[in-house]
Amino acid sequence: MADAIKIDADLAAYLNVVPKTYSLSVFAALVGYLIYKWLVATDIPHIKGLPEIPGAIPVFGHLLKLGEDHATVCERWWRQYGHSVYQIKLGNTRAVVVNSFEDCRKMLLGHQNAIIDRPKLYTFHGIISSTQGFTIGSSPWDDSCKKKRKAAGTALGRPALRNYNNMFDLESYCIVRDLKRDSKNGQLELNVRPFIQRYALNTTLTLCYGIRMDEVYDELLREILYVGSAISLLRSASENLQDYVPLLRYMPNNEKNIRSKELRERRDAYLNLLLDKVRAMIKKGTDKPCISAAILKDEETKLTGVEVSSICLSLVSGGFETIPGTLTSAIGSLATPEGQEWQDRAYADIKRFYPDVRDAWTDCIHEEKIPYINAIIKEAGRYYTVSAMSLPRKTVTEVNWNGAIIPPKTMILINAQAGNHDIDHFGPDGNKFNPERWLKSLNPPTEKETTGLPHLSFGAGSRACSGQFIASRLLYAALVRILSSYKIVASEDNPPNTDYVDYNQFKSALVAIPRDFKVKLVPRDEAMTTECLGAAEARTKDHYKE
Ligand code: HEM
Repeated sequence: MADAIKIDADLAAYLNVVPKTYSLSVFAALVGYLIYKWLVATDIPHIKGLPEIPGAIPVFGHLLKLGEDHATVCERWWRQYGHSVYQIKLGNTRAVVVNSFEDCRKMLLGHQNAIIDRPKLYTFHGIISSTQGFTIGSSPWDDSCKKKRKAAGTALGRPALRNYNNMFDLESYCIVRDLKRDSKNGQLELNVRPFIQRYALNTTLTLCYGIRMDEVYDELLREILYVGSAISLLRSASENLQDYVPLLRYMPNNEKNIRSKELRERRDAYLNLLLDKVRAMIKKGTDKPCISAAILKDEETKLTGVEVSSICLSLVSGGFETIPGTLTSAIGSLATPEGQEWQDRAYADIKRFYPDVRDAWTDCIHEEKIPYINAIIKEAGRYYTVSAMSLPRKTVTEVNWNGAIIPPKTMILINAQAGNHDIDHFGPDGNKFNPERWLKSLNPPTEKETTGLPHLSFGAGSRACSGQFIASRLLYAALVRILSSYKIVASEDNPPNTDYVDYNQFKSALVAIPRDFKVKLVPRDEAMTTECLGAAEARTKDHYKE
């Protein structure tokens, strides 16, 4: 009997405990599941019908697998998994990556209204841009962005270029003048990039502020270039995990935030200094026609002060790394042993159009008619895709991608580097630098008619690069003047790296920065170069003097 009572008591105790333990484990499992769901959640849920790259991990998604060089890893995933368009997770952000040339074209042009927006990122938009507004290339699509894009389009469009002939003349003259001086007319090898950086930066500073700097190593010029490049590093996904993993923002002594604030202050300091210089010039009556003087003098612009800062910031930052990256790397390829033949043909083509080189010097600032030079420019743009992942886009409405519905507010990443080297589009030598792919005949050089989009380096459609015409003109004028003065030969000790991925020393930056290399400049016709320089000096000596 006593035994029966004990058994009943045990059973009762057991029945009492089991539900408690059971409900605790169910509760723990539920909490665990919810935490897991939270750690793997993304702003946009999985897009049905669009392949997702395997191997995403909680919190980081694919970020760690992407490493530093997103364009190259995404290109490899395209070939490895056989899908040119797929979805990935950048921490808590779902993104659609587009790789092949045809798919990039279809996304950029076929869905241009749907992908007109740009995403906002915590570090760049929240911290760095909090004082001067967003650049156009990082502004979400709204009325203010529309106005800024229109104003930049007017300042940089084809018809406006003729207003800048003096500037093209002066700045491209300064490149050859200083290359000649610093190389001791070809006796010393040198790095051409600093000369081209000054070229690009002076151009946009002149447009925005009517200000230029004559010295290649001017302190303010170097400060603008340094800060701009450092900010470009902070815009890329691989450098800024905190943009996609919000928990990282709350780390004590957050170095990214400290660095971003420091750079923001340095940038504010030089932008204010530039505006103060314009104010002082207006007071003295020595200001030059430029975007900021127009607004400071309260001319009819329909733009606010913040919008003007944003336009100036966009123009200054739009050109100072893209042009040097493209032109320096093109010079690197032309300087190689294989490039000597391309240079000879380019020189012959300059002479075909301008038997007198003095005419080439005066005409190259207002027309681009030498086919071989145009071919080099197109190839440099394609092969050295300086903005490898372009600038990110965001959908404003649904995109129906072969039946898969990409919802509004989804990040779209155009892998311009992958598309620009797509062998299905550019042929089996798509991963080689070859200017002649753009020519239909070599004798004499005749350009192929490219209807539509030649390459992806300027983007395309609703948010395509506003500076592409001025960029081509700058590349053209500099190449005609340099190639007509010198034969460029790569240094044996410091040769250029001409691999389309490895030429870039900072793969995580938004815009490539080529590795340093040196070249030797062999004068072609010393007397003629001296004459062209003298004539250019006489024409330009009064331009943009304070
Ligand atoms: C070789 C030189 C250049 C390259 C490779 C380049 C490349 C690009 C790319 C890839 C975009 C994004 C396009 C898209 O989303 O479809 C862009 C946008 C932009 N670029 Fe350029 N760019 C160059 C030169 C310039 C110059 C010289 C300026 C100005 C002086 C400039 C101003 C802009 C602006 C304002 C935008 C933003 C357009 C928008 O978001 O609406 N670019 N550029």
